[in-house]
Amino acid sequence: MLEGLLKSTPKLAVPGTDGAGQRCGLVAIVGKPNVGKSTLLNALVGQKISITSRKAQTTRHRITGMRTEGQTQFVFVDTPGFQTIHGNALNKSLNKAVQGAVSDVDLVLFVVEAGSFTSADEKVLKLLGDGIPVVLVANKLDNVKERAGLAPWLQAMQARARFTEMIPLSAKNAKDIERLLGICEKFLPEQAWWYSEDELTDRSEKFLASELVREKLFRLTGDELPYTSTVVIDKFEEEPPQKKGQKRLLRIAATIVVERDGHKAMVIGDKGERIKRIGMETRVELEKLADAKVFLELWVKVRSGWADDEARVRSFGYE
Ligand SMILES: Nc1nc2c(ncn2[C@@H]2O[C@H](COP(=O)(O)OP(=O)(O)OP(=O)(O)O)[C@@H](O)[C@H]2O)c(=O)[nH]1
Repeated sequence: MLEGLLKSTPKLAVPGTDGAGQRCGLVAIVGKPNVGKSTLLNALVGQKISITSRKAQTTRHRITGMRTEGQTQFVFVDTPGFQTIHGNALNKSLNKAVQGAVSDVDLVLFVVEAGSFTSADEKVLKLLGDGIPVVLVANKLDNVKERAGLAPWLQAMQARARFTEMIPLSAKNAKDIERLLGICEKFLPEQAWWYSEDELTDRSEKFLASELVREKLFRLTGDELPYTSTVVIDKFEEEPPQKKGQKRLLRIAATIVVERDGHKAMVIGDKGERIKRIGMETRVELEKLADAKVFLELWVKVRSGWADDEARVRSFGYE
């Protein structure tokens, strides 16, 4: 299931660069809910929007953001499954997929709240295999009143797992983020960048919107829906903020294209419940990622056999 959510576009070196002196690699950010992963990711990426173009898909990961700093390109990836670690849905096969996803990155940032380690943290830690460097990021340092108590806690953490480094910080502190980037850099292999420096474009928000709908679609329909179902963005308009302090508005209309009437009913759900939830979850996540207000209209259409029709596939942007 998870594999189907992810594209298998090979990584390509940026044309015209021989990559001399460059570093590039994948960094996964994992941790139980609410420890500050998104805050950390946004700070690390340093951009409001944290996804790139279609090319930015690897076989096992969804790229959530990247940062090119000096000679180094950090590619931050989402590890499917970690987000749902507290959900009941975390079954064995999902567990395996998660482990697979983490096993081929260059570095894992394991985020916890400084001074705390609960059974939920433990569960995430257990999913991390051996062989990949894991940096313990002890976040929300600003919340720790008794700094002296942190040393024994760090010692206890080191005894728990062999962390390559342990970094107490606050994701909200720009200097801490610089320091963390400097530490991550050492773990990325010397190789040519996969993406150009200016890869992030407006188009990527549109792409992100379709990927999010797609992700929610498959997550909420389970194994019932064939992968040939796809999402087409019919409208993507951006309006600037009306007043100071307000966010810009993204007006999006998207169509979920399925192959059969039965699939359409499946996507719509009982009294439209499922499609409502797909739309709601997409909107909430997109608002967070794009730092914008989002209006999202979702439609479902039956387009029988489209997967076999090359021209049509092209018109959906799957060239
Ligand atoms: N005080 C403090 N709060 C932080 C820090 N980093 C994140 N937070 C807050 O912690 C809360 C959770 O942050 P998120 O970034 O949404 O956490 P997450 O791990 O992505 O959460 P999930 O999406 O549930 O997995 C938010 O209210 C953040 O503002 C920090 O360094 N210091």
